[in-house]
Amino acid sequence: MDPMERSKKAVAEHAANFVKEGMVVGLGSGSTANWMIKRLGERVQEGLNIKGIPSSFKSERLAAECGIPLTDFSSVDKIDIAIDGADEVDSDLQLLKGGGGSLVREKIVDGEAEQLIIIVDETKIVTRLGEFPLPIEVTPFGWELTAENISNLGGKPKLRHLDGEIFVTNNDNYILDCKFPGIQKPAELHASLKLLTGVVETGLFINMADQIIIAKQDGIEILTK
Ligand SMILES: O=C(CO)[C@H](O)[C@H](O)COP(=O)(O)O
Repeated sequence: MDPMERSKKAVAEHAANFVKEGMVVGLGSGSTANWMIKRLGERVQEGLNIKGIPSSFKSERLAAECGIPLTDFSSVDKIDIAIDGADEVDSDLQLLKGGGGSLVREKIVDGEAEQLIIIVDETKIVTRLGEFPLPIEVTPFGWELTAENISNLGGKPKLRHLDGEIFVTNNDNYILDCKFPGIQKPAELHASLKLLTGVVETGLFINMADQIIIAKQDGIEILTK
């Protein structure tokens, strides 16, 4: 296993220890969250009783393969803990997410959790968000107009493609990956973007994370709100 994967696995397994008997667990998405789902699957096989709410079709499939019992918002009204990855984290614990295209479901699940733990490797820690193009989920209808409106706010939107086709989210929407020249005020940018009619959600997760678990070369560092 390469060192990066080993780091992701280490933080994911550390975070999985925060899950306790009887909890409803928000299952994040992405390669780091996948390690956490696998570890929880092992703990379930060892007798841990939990229920998971996945934040993407991929996480749902993996969790089912790992034997984690799943539930949804028609059966539960609170999530005890959510564990998720991120594309960037700043020193105020603000997050940029959506590299995998699951930002809407992630925001719903992560936002409902009493405790949100983010697991990343140290390359994701930044002084200012925005080096990674900000994913924004938009309605397919009129996406060109929405892109123009995002440009007027200073972004450079690019319609996401995968394997030569337009990328379609789990909610049948499109993603615009938007390069902003350094996001100075994430909360304000998020609020401005949300006022655009075609914007479904942005990848800025403001004041949501309670704890960041960072994989470093020499061990694990934890940032707490
Ligand atoms: O926001 C996400 C998906 O929408 C992921 O959490 C984010 O892209 C991090 O993924 P990885 O752990 O593979 O780097």
